[in-house]
This record gives sequence, C-alpha cells and structure tokens, in this order.
Amino acid sequence: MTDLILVLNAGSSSIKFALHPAAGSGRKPALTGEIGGIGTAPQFKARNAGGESLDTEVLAGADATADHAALVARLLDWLLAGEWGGRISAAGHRVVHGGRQFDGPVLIDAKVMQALEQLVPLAPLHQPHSLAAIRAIAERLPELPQVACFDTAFHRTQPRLAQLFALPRHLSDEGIIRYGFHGLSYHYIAGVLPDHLGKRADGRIIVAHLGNGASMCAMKERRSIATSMGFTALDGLMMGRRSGSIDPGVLIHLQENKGLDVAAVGRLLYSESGLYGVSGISNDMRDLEASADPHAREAIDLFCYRAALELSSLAAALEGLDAIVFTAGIGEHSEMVRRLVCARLSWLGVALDQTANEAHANRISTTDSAVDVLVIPTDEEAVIAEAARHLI
Ligand SMILES: Nc1ncnc2c1ncn2[C@@H]1O[C@H](COP(=O)(O)OP(=O)(O)O)[C@@H](O)[C@H]1O
Ligand SMILES: CC(=O)OP(=O)(O)O
Ligand SMILES: [Mg+2]
Repeated sequence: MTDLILVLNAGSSSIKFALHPAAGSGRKPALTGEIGGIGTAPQFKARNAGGESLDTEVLAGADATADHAALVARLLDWLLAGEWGGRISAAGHRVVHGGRQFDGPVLIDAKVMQALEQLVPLAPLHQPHSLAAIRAIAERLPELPQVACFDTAFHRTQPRLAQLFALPRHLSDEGIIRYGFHGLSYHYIAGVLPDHLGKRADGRIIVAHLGNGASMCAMKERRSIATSMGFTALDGLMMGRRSGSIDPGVLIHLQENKGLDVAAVGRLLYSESGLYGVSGISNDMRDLEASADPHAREAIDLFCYRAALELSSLAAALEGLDAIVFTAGIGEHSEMVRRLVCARLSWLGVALDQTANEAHANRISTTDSAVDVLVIPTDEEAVIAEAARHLI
C-alpha cells in the first residue's frame, strides 16, 4: 500500500484538499478537491487521479451555513471513510502567517502550535481555520506527523526597504513590518515559470494572485522582491470582502466620529468591504459578472483599476516588466478582469490577444507585446506536499 500525504489549504472562501503520494515527487495526486464558496453558496467537489469528478454536491441544510471548522470535520469524515489506494501517513497544511520566526516549513509540535496561536490576530480570516484543521486531525490521528507551510515564507528574502513601514524604528524592530502572503502560490508559479518562459523566467515578473483574497508579487530571478500585502492580508488590492489599502485616516475618523469600536472596524475591513461592500451584492466575481446592477459593474471596475495601479507600482520596484502571470480563482477564470486590467497597462507595453484571453489560453498576449501575459493555474497543494515529503 502506498503512503499518502493529506494536504489541507484553508483559504478565506474555500478549503482545498489533496492526497499526494508520499514518495516520488512529481507524481499525480490520488485525489484533489475543494469546498468552495464558503459564506455564499458552498459546493463540494472531488476529483480522482485522472481528474474525473468523484463527487459534486451543493451543500444544503446545516452544511450551507457551516463554518470552516465544521466543514473540515465533515471533510475528514469523508476522507477517512474512503478507499484511496493508500494509507494517510502525514498531513501538510497551508498556514497563512509564520511571522518572523518561520521562514520555511516545520514539523508541528506543541511549541509550534503555541507560536502559531499567537499570530491568529494577524490573520483572523485564515490562521484559526488552519489551526482548527491541525487540531481536528491530531484528535483523530494523534500519531500522524503534521507539517505547516507558510504563506509568508516566500517573501522573507525581500530587500529591507520592501519590508519596512515608515513607522518609528522600534515598531519595525518588534516585527511590525510587511510580511506578504500567498507565498505558496508564488512558490509554485516560480517553479513552473521556466516551462513557460525559458530564460525570461528569471527576468522581471509580476504574478497576480487574484482569488477571494488577492495580492501581487514582483519577482526577479524567481524570488520575491516586493508584494502588495503587508503586515496582514488586508493590504494592497481590493478583494472579495476586504478593502485592501485604505487611507489610515478613515479608520481614525470611524472610531472618533462614527462610534465604531476596534472589533467593528475589523469586521468592516475584513468582511464588509471589497467587492461585497461596493456592489452590495456578493463577494463572488461570478455573481458580479452575471449581474446587470450598475453597482456590480462599479465594483468590478474598481477591482481592476486598483489592480492596474498596484501592478504599476510593483513594476517600479522591478524597474521594468517582462511578464505578467494571472493565477487563482479570478485570475485563472475571469476573461473580463484580465481584459480590464490589461487595458490599463498598454503604456507598459502590454498588448492582449483577445481571442486567446477568451479561450483562457496559456499565453494571452499578442506576439508583438513587449510584456508576456500568461495564465497559469496555481497549485498550493503541490508545494505543501513537496515540503511534507522533504520533512518527513
Ligand atoms: N469562472 C469564474 N469567473 C470569474 N470568477 C471566478 C470564476 N471561478 C472562480 N472565480 C472567483 O474566484 C474566487 C475564489 O478564488 P480562490 O482562489 O479559490 O479563493 P480563495 O482561495 O481565496 O478562497 C471566487 O470568489 C470567484 O470570485
Ligand atoms: C492570504 C489570503 O488572502 O488567502 P486567501 O486568498 O486564500 O483568502
Ligand atoms: Mg486561496
């Protein structure tokens, strides 16, 4: 019987999962799937090694409103009851915040868990879900080795200036710096870039990870040199329910003059803003694209405008631009968002091939575009599985 690594990736609107062979990197996962649309219309999907659908279910009743922890418990029931042609011998998790302490994957023990708990306030939409999943597995399979892989780790190589806020020095010294997130996704893209760009892969690349959470990463020699998210996953781009960068004076005003306390400001920035707040309809790009409501269109336009601005700022950090990569839920699937973002980037030499874009082709720029524009599906689960293989 082969040994399998159970991979869990708790995102803000999804739980992605996979069973990867524990030996032989590069081999296909025995199972992949996700519970998507958490908070709107949750749907469970699972596919076998051949990519064929095993199960697709719209979650109804109590499951429709269940939180991440309840959905992880349900997923574990399903996974442990199934026959996957192997035995689960380890688990690997995406953990969003590793702080300053963790710059690479670690085997989880009580001390690591304690350190990760302390980072919960810095990633309230993510860290609790990952830790709940780790605990749920430890309860059912106490002997199973578990590995944590961090979204922040990929960015730890950034130059000091890219990490600093213009705050008093003692605050930077105690760790109030820009960490950056979506690092497992950027790590995956950095790994496959040579397959798409050859030698140009080591040039000046901006990867746009546009999902429910959204960020961008500027890479040189396939290492992170700047990113749009900061101390928390609130900074930078407009997102599903998060505001992204905002004048900090607004937060002072809301507390001083509008009676909002800290918890209310937190809810506003993490859950009530972004596509959801501007449209008043949904955080899901699919719903907004399908809607005729002008507020939906304004939310999409603002999302794309802000993405183009952030991308341009990262191009300045790179001092030029050779390629853009779109990835994650929106980046991989929304022809409209890619079109609207790229339309604002012609001054950088970006020319989109509209037919290729509509076909979701791998290369969506014209042959004479000065900047290559690619669509590459990300695979955070593969990065986690590889890290777990190395550690165990
Ligand atoms: N076909 C599609 N067209 C437009 N947007 C899509 C499509 N499929 C998925 N999305 C968007 O992708 C988002 C989820 O992206 P994903 O990367 O899975 O999110 P996360 O990991 O942050 O939970 C959804 O909220 C939805 O807006
Ligand atoms: C860090 C973050 O925002 O993650 P996600 O996109 O999965 O919500
Ligand atoms: Mg995600």
